[in-house]
Amino acid sequence: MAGNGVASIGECMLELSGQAGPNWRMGFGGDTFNTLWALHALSGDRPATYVSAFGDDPFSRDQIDFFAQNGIGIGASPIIPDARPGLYAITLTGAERSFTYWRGDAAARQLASDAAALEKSLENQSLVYFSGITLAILDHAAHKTLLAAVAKARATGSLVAFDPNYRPRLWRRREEAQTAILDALAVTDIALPTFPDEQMLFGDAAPQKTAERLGKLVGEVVVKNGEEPALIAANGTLQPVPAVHVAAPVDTTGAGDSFNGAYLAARLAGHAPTDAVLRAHRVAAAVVQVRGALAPFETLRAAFED
Ligand SMILES: Nc1ncnc2c1ncn2[C@@H]1O[C@H](COP(=O)(O)OP(=O)(O)O)[C@@H](O)[C@H]1O
Ligand SMILES: O=C(O)C(=O)C[C@H](O)[C@H](O)COP(=O)(O)O
Repeated sequence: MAGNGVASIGECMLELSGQAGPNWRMGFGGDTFNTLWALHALSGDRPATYVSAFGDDPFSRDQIDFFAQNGIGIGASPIIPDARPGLYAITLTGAERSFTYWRGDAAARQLASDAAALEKSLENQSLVYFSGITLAILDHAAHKTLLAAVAKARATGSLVAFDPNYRPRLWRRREEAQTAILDALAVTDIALPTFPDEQMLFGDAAPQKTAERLGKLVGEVVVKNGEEPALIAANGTLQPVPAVHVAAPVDTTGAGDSFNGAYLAARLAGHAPTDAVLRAHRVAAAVVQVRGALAPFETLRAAFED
């Protein structure tokens, strides 16, 4: 029997943002964590679990404390001796942001090293979420372990949601990403892709093509496309839902992740897909108006409500 919880699987990194030099600010971020952050803010009565692998250094401990202070647990995620978290820094050139990563040996790469622990973390979850970045940081054997654990949770009644989130620099070959992502879609109930990623990975000419292609593989699909309408593909029909107009976006990092968290919170609360997309657009519009991927819970909640 699936329980009441929400679980997200992946890598949360240390994030350096702000000014270069002595004024760097350290925070935490990563696509699957950003999504769980919003999902937890918007469905707070459900236990929230971030499923990963952690080091035993002070930074990993800070990360786990930060999660706990915000009501997010780590389930049975392994703590790996001598491992440490990945790191990324955000550099601004004018308003243009770029990311530098140090993540090749991050603890999270071992999140599927203990299959039993992974399965345990996915017990009693009403929803299990992961992404193409989760796949990109794992080797082929770990993909199999991960997808088997997700399929097992699904077989006991968990809903599975997945964002392909294609990041070319995390993959050796595009074909490997295509195969891994198609394998993930085969165990997915709700797919939440972004059109430009799908265009890069599968050559889709337009968002409609992405929605049609994925609509044949997954029962419920929402294709995001920045400030353009999102497209819902469900029951053989396509429906566009316009985004909220934001006059001057400050920082679009985490917009898609927060959209996903809000959409899933709304669906779990029983809202229909169209209503869930309207809420998700409002939440994402609020997130593009704050710096960083993680907006305060109150900001997310105010945007989510009618
Ligand atoms: N410039 C913008 N104005 C208003 N909403 C935006 C803007 N950019 C993104 N969003 C919101 O964030 C969602 C996800 O954005 P998108 O850029 O497609 O994803 P990602 O952040 O994954 O690249 C959009 O569907 C929309 O709701
Ligand atoms: O590389 C990773 O693991 C990351 O998570 C980087 C970013 O935090 C997200 O990819 C942001 O996602 P968007 O919502 O598309 O802006």
